[in-house]
Amino acid sequence: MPKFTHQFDTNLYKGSITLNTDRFINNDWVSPIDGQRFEVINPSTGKGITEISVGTSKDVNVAVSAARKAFKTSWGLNVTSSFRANCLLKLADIMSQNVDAIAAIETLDVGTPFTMTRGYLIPEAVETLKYYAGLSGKTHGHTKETNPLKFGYTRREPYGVVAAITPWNTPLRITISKITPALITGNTVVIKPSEFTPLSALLFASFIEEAGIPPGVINIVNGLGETVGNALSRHPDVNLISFTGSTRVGRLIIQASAESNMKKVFLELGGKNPSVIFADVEDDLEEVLAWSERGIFTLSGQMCSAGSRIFVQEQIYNKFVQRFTEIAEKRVVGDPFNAATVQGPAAYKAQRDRVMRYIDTGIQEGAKLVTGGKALGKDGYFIQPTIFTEVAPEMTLFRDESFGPIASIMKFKTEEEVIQLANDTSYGLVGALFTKDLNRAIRMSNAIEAGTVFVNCFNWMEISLPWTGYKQSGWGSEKGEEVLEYYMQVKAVHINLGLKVA
Ligand SMILES: NC(=O)C1=CN([C@@H]2O[C@H](COP(=O)(O)OP(=O)(O)OC[C@H]3O[C@@H](n4cnc5c(N)ncnc54)[C@H](OP(=O)(O)O)[C@@H]3O)[C@@H](O)[C@H]2O)C=CC1
Ligand SMILES: CCCCCC/C=C/C(=O)O
Repeated sequence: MPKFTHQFDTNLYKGSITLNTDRFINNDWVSPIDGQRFEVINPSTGKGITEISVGTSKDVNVAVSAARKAFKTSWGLNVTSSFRANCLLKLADIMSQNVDAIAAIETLDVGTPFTMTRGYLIPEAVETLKYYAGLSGKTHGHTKETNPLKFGYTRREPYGVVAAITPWNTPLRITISKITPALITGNTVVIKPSEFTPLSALLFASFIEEAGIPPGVINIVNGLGETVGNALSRHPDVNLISFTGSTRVGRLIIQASAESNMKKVFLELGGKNPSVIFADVEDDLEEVLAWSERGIFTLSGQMCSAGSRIFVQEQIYNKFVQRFTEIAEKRVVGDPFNAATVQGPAAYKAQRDRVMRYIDTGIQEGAKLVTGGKALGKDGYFIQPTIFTEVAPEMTLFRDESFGPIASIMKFKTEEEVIQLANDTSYGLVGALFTKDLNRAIRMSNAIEAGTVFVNCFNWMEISLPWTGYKQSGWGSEKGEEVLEYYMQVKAVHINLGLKVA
């Protein structure tokens, strides 16, 4: 059984972590049928960390059939809602006891500063488990007013097997936010982590049996999107796909569903998110700058919710650009296990190269590079926090999601003008606005075409509020109690109060 041990000896975390690197099916570690493996790279050094098993469609078949069997026997509606809740609470407890180790393995694999994985991302995953455990058994159908000879009611039932296909930016946090509502409503799951960041899911898998979760309820098949992801999307016995990733792959999944069993598809996709800053916040500009920094530079800009288009009203524009530049230049970029680091590397080499191409294209298309713009470090995939001004709507920087630490700052005069600019995008994930005028805050919140609007804050996440995309940012929702209904189908029951033919 292939295992790998990593010895951490950093200022922030010391310890030894051992992971099993195979597929996790039926609460067991099993080698892939075709026996292939691939290398996982540390983005801070460019060096290999370990090799993990790569699945194929044959492994997907085994995992889906394990999940189906569990759905029909040891999970689904065969157990009580309190049993499911207790399993998730126990899992949350075990994760809480191991939060340092999980954070360390994710930092090693993704490059996210340990202060962030340990301080926020993994604790949020734990809180998500507890939040949905608390909602177990609280979904319900309704009795319905019908004609006097009939009794009608609705009932909510799980779909069956849910496949969770996840990206690399906050791997375990997103995995947990997908599987937890699925599990609590009675579905079983097959997870396909990103090929670039598979390690935290493998550590997570090692807690599942101890939490008392029956075999087959949670299964993990690592591998490539075009093989494992595609096989899940086309599988006749997968009932629902919950996907987070690019709009390009989102389209492929919709197509695969249409060409197979028309499984339900929920998509959390990209964003080209506007942040609108009105001049009336001038007295509190430092707070607004701090929120704006969080909006775009957190996680090296590798966020679907990144505030990459910043619109500043003309009266305070010069001051904002000057101070934001100073802030960007002071950011400590480097070793994610250093306590002072606020920005690690891009998560993998091709992503670093992609962001660098966006910077080059910005310069070629005539935007003004104010600061940053360079790759840093000899071996790791670090990028300077980068600011452009003079970015016009026809430019690539205005349109494309770079998923990197690139802010475009633009000037505007009026509310009408900025609403048009903010909504001039095919995406609709997030918008932020800063103003002290309550009426304007409400008008703007209504006008911004996005599933989430942050007012006088940015990327201040909340498990209890739904996370959903307008336009090409997605279908369906994550977080909040609203999401439970996405993982359950409604059945209408008509009971004849007698046998009389109507
Ligand atoms: N809305 C939201 O909440 C969030 C959205 N995102 C979005 O995710 C994107 C970045 O993540 P990234 O991982 O690059 O996105 P991708 O779309 O490239 O990949 C996401 C997942 O899909 C898999 N995949 C790739 N091809 C296929 C396929 N043909 N069929 C099925 N699955 C496939 C990938 O596998 P593999 O990588 O192993 O090949 C990966 O597991 C950004 O656009 C970002 O906006 C990210 C975080 C949050
Ligand atoms: C300081 C909290 C920032 C949370 C970042 C998580 C967001 C991820 C995403 O939007 O993809």
